[in-house]
Amino acid sequence: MVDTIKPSSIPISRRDSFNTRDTRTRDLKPFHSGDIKILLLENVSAMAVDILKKAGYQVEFHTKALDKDALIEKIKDVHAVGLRSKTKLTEEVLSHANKLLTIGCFCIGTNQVDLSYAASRGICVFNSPFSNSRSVAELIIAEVILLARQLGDRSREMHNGVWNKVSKSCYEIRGKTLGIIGYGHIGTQLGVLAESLGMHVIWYDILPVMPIGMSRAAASLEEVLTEADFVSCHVPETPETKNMIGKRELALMKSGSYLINASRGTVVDIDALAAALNSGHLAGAAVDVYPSEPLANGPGFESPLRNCPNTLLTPHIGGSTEEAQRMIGVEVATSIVKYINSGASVNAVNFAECDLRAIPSTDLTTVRIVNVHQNVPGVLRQINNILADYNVNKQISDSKGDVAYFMADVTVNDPKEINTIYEQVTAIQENIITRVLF
Ligand SMILES: NC(=O)C1=CN([C@@H]2O[C@H](COP(=O)(O)OP(=O)(O)OC[C@H]3O[C@@H](n4cnc5c(N)ncnc54)[C@H](O)[C@@H]3O)[C@@H](O)[C@H]2O)C=CC1
Ligand SMILES: O=C(O)C(=O)COP(=O)(O)O
Repeated sequence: MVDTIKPSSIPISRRDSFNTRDTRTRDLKPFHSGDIKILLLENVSAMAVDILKKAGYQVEFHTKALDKDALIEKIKDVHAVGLRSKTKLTEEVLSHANKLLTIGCFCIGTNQVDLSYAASRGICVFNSPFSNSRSVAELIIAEVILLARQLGDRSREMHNGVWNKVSKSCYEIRGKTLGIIGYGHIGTQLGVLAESLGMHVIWYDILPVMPIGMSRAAASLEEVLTEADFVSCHVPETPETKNMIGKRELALMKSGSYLINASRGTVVDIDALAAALNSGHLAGAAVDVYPSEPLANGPGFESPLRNCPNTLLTPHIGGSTEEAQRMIGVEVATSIVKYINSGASVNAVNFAECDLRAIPSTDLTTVRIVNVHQNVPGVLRQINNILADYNVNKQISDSKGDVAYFMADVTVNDPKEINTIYEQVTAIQENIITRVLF
């Protein structure tokens, strides 16, 4: 049995005043908001900081990612962590999280977090599934044109004082074929934008997805690679996508074609790409993500791609626009507040999604039991045996993999009963985390 939430770590202090509380100030929390500590890393939006501070929480804000040791030290004492793509929340780091309830990935990708280990510890992870999709799609369109016109090289030459007016191997993008690998939120947006500029679009995805506009699904990755003038990768980081574009795949691409990767650095074999560029087989590439990325801004970036011909290198800025960061900040911070305050796991990536209607502020006798447990037979029977003597107004339960999530609104007659319920549910062998919210 793992129990990371003890009454001492989240004080259930309001229970003593249960009968005397003023209905106008009723709060769905068994803790003082001011006791909740949030660690925000990687310069997440000020909108997020605002929402979390307005919720009354203590917010510690950092502009950079932390290295493993610093992270281990900080994570011991916080109830929520907010991060972007660089902070690695591995099993080792998370094993030091004594109070952690939730993790907010203020981005799309969640590969930087060990999602199943987090779930096994009762830590609910949220992300923002599409708030920066448009920003990435616009960047890719810009890169398609920049590559076709060799603008990166021309600009660099001019900055170095070299006038080099050429039209050889510079093209319009109208009528060219864009091949999209991973036709999800970003891939579909990109396809629409590319067609509006007169491109043909083909794509490959492991899921059967509806083609948008005039785009066409390819039967295989190889079909995209051999037919497209521009290939752009938009898959998540998974074991299957690791090095999915390597020496063989690059050789299959048309001579004089271009590769773009703004997905994850592990998707493309960087050495093989550098070789394809330097040999002239590829006419150019744009790369936004790398197998290893610096934790903070500054000099010292190294890559085999540096100084390859017609190669645009950007520091993982696909989703870095004011619009995207604001939307992400609001979405993820709101999910964190809802989860901490009311148990709602809607939009969670590693938990079953559950919610219950709000308890009216005039209702002083209903409390909410929120429980994460191992998904094995017999646990719901044990919980409902404990609740059998109470009026259960509403309950919901769902599971994802090895972990199940349960919420119930229960009427109690005496504040002392809250403690009894908490202790009995916590004592169930398969309990991971139990909270009583009121
Ligand atoms: N450079 C940047 O700043 C950003 C990078 N990203 C990256 O882009 C990725 C894609 O983002 P979205 O389009 O929002 O994700 P999404 O989940 O909407 O789409 C991904 C698509 O890839 C497909 N897919 C998965 N494995 C595949 C495989 N082996 N072969 C072919 N298709 C496969 C999925 O079925 C899905 O349709 C994210 O996972 C993230 O890593 C996302 C936002 C910003
Ligand atoms: O949303 C994503 O997955 C991204 O890659 C963007 O990452 P970032 O928030 O810029 O670190």
